Amino acid sequence: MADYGWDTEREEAFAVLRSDGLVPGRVVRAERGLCELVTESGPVRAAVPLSSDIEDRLMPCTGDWVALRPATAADSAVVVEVLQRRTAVVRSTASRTSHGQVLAANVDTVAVVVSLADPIRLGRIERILALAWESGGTPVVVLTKSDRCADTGQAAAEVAESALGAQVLVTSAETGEGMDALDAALSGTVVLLGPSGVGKSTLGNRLLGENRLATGSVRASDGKGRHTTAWRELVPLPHGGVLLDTPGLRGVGLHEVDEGLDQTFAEITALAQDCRFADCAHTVEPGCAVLAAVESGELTGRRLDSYHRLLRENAYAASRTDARLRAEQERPKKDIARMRRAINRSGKRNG
Ligand SMILES: Nc1nc2c(ncn2[C@@H]2O[C@H](COP(=O)(O)OP(=O)(O)OP(=O)(O)O)[C@@H](O)[C@H]2O)c(=O)[nH]1
Ligand SMILES: [Zn+2]
Repeated sequence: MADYGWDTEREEAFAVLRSDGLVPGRVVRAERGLCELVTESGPVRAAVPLSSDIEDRLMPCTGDWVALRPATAADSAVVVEVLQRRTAVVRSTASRTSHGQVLAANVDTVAVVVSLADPIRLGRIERILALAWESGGTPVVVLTKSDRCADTGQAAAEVAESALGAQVLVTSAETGEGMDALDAALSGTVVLLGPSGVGKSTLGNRLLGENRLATGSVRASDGKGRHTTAWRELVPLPHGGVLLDTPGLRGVGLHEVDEGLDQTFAEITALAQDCRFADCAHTVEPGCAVLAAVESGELTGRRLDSYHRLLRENAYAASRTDARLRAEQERPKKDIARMRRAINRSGKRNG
């Protein structure tokens, strides 16, 4: 359990539940109504009672610690409670509801995986970094496939400017470059985020020292398409810690990442302190320190544009959440109004 991150703080918080006969477990895989867990007494499959009034984000997900009622002769094991998450990687879902979807819970290191074999898209890196910072874990940018890039130094420098405060590592699973540095940079529960095909599973296998995760090159031979990682899974690493393999993030939507954006664009946040207006939007305002920094070349226009774009995206996601909350709050009022109208109408008809 210590390998999986169970510590004295968690044990102390669990004391009451333990005295109720519950045991802790960590979710390795979660499906609807069912979880695979690791516990003190080995792997366990447990039922998760489904309830329509529980928000998705409160359902157990990979990486969660839960309180478990152990199996008896008559009943199978049941997840009773999801323990409070220390960190969580949350994205907005494309579904009708605007609840966030928890991709990974209790992560310590969030590796943002970027392929050097493709043209670098800084805006995309900044978007995933906002999500990574917001999670509460420590972001690390891992550049993969350095064997496929002519000037890795230049590429790494370009990325570093978009990844303030995060370590940027250059790696290749092909040549082994950067693998020791990677081992050192990743600690605790590690999650690899990045679009499909950037080399997450290949990296994971290098870290695990075995070919446990299905990679594109393996799957290419069986012709099952390029979206190779089918589910989220938690695997212990040989040097301590655990790895959480996630399906490729094709459309990663931002979900309430205000703080994550502040950290991703830390230099803009700092400059904004000197804007004349406290609510300066850094677009046309007089006395704007951010615009002045662009003017003087201290800040790139690209960086500010990216910041504005991600802010808008985040605000749009928030407005969807607000709209849903308003709709839920107003429903009783609307029902009452409808009832009154119905009563009035029937009153008129009868009168
Ligand atoms: N040249 C080179 N190819 C690599 C490297 N790492 C991974 N690849 C190849 O890139 C392809 C995709 O790698 P995967 O590890 O499957 O990528 P993934 O990010 O896990 O993809 P999903 O599971 O779809 O999310 C495979 O064909 C790998 O063999 C590398 O360092 N150098
Ligand atoms: Zn400003």
